[in-house]
Amino acid sequence: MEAIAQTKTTRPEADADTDMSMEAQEYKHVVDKLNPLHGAANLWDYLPALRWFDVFGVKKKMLAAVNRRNAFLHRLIDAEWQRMDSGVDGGGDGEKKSMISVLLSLQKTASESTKFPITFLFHPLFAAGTETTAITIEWAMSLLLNHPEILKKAQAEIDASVGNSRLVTANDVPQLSYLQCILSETLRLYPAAPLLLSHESSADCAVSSYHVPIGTMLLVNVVAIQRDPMVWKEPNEFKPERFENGESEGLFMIPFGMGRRKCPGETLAFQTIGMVLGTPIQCFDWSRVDGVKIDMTQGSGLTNPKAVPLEAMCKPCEAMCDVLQKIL
Ligand code: HEM
Repeated sequence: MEAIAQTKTTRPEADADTDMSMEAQEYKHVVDKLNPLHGAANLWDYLPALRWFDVFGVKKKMLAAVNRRNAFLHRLIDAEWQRMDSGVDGGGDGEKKSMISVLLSLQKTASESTKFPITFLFHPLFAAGTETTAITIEWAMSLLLNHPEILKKAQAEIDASVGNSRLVTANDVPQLSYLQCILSETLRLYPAAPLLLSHESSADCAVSSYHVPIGTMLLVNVVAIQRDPMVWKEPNEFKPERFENGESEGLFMIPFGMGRRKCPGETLAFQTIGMVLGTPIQCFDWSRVDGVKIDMTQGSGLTNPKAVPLEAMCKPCEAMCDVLQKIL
């Protein structure tokens, strides 16, 4: 959220229980309401007439969540306008602007004919960029806790490359090749969009030997593709090494989709996840609660959530205590 909008600086108080900013809590509430509705099978798909009667009140619930989301986004946009008007919108020496701040500056300087309504861009950025990233981090950490030897290897790589006198930064991530293999393997096993987004055929076409008429909803089963035993050796096993030295190059993986509508946030996602995952690996020794294996059951929803949220134990690594003390 910070990369998209400077949420923390708009209202700094956090809830002591959750350690989440007010904005993060508000957006999480919206996502928790909307995602199950987006991902659920709906009776309308089979009996379109039911659409008119809003059976089970699905439309009503969606509308309420969307209105709350839009109000939230407008508040962030207003806050960003105010920051810009008062001259504190970032972008000074070494200071980074948030995405929304860049978009608003563009909107300010664009000619009338090229002006766009900012919320139309802002909403997809938030929707596509936050939950997918958070869920991938949760799956990656769960996999690592169930494979302590891989976690140790990742920690050793960070120790060797970054050291113990500072935290991992986004600039370190491209050098952490084993960490990148862990991310690729996580996205192979647990892609955050297991059916991509639904697409609709804009013309009659043929896929393999199947005729697909215009207006057909198309879903791509990414999980089946990425666990295809004809392509991947031991497809259900977590083996980051399969991505080392370009060994899996050419094998088909599409966690970010492909073609014209491919995710534009892939590079940002790798950098953010690498940094957010790398920091706790660097700073803490992790273990499972009572040694019990992490439950890897997949829940339902558009973005492949875990059925049982991750819980784990950690204690600060001795070598990182000085750094941690400075930031606490
Ligand atoms: C692990 C992280 C992420 C995953 C797995 C992911 C995956 C995807 C997928 C599968 C799509 C749909 C592709 C299709 O239609 O076939 C998509 C679309 C999109 N993603 Fe991501 N994404 C991630 C992170 C991000 C981030 C960090 C951003 C930017 C802040 C972002 C922005 C977008 C946008 C704007 C679209 C819509 C593109 C369009 O419709 O043309 N994503 N993403």
